[in-house]
Amino acid sequence: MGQAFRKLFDTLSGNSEIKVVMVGLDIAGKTTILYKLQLGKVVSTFPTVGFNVEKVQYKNVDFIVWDLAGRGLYKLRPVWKHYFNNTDGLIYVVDSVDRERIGEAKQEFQDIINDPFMLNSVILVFENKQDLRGAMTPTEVCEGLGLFDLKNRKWHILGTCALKGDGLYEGLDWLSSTLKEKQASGYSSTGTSSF
Ligand SMILES: Nc1nc2c(ncn2[C@@H]2O[C@H](COP(=O)(O)OP(=O)(O)OP(=O)(O)O)[C@@H](O)[C@H]2O)c(=O)[nH]1
Ligand SMILES: [Mg+2]
Repeated sequence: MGQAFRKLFDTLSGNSEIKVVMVGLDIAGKTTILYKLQLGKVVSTFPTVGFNVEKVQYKNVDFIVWDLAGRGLYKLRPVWKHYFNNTDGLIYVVDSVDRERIGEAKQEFQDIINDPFMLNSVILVFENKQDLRGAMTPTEVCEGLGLFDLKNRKWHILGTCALKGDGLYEGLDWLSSTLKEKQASGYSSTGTSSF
């Protein structure tokens, strides 16, 4: 079904589908987040090889969530477009206690959001593992990733704990409302945070 026809069909039926790509360094908690959202429970994970993709149904919206392996993502760069094409929303997951690799996380984040296939996607940052001591502050993560410097991008940052589920559905709410607004009226480049 073509994109335009699909959107029309969605509007008429009251349902909609949102494509989300979830990335971040290895061990940030992406796969834990995916299955907490989909199954409502914490599953045992192994480092992802390649990707997982699942449909998460929430409030009349089907979120098709692509969870890409943190390790080896750069090796896939020549084929990023196969994952990133038609992405509505990016979820970038940061391990809040991994201060040492915030520079690496920034480099990857900037490369992904500037990929030609991602220029139209809205950006949701999950500052994950908020349950652990010594988590970075929101400001540290925003500065660490270069969020305050983004121009013409709609972004939002949320503190999350994948084990308890804190912040995850709030993130989906932000994605669906922001994408609705964007579809209706274009968008601004401002960012917001809530912790
Ligand atoms: N304390 C705590 N641990 C978490 C949280 N989220 C994930 N973890 C743990 O972090 C580890 C890595 O989680 P994964 O979901 O496999 O991480 P990933 O980002 O998918 O890693 P890759 O597949 O290698 O890219 C697991 O032991 C999880 O249980 C969280 O919010 N708090
Ligand atoms: Mg994984």
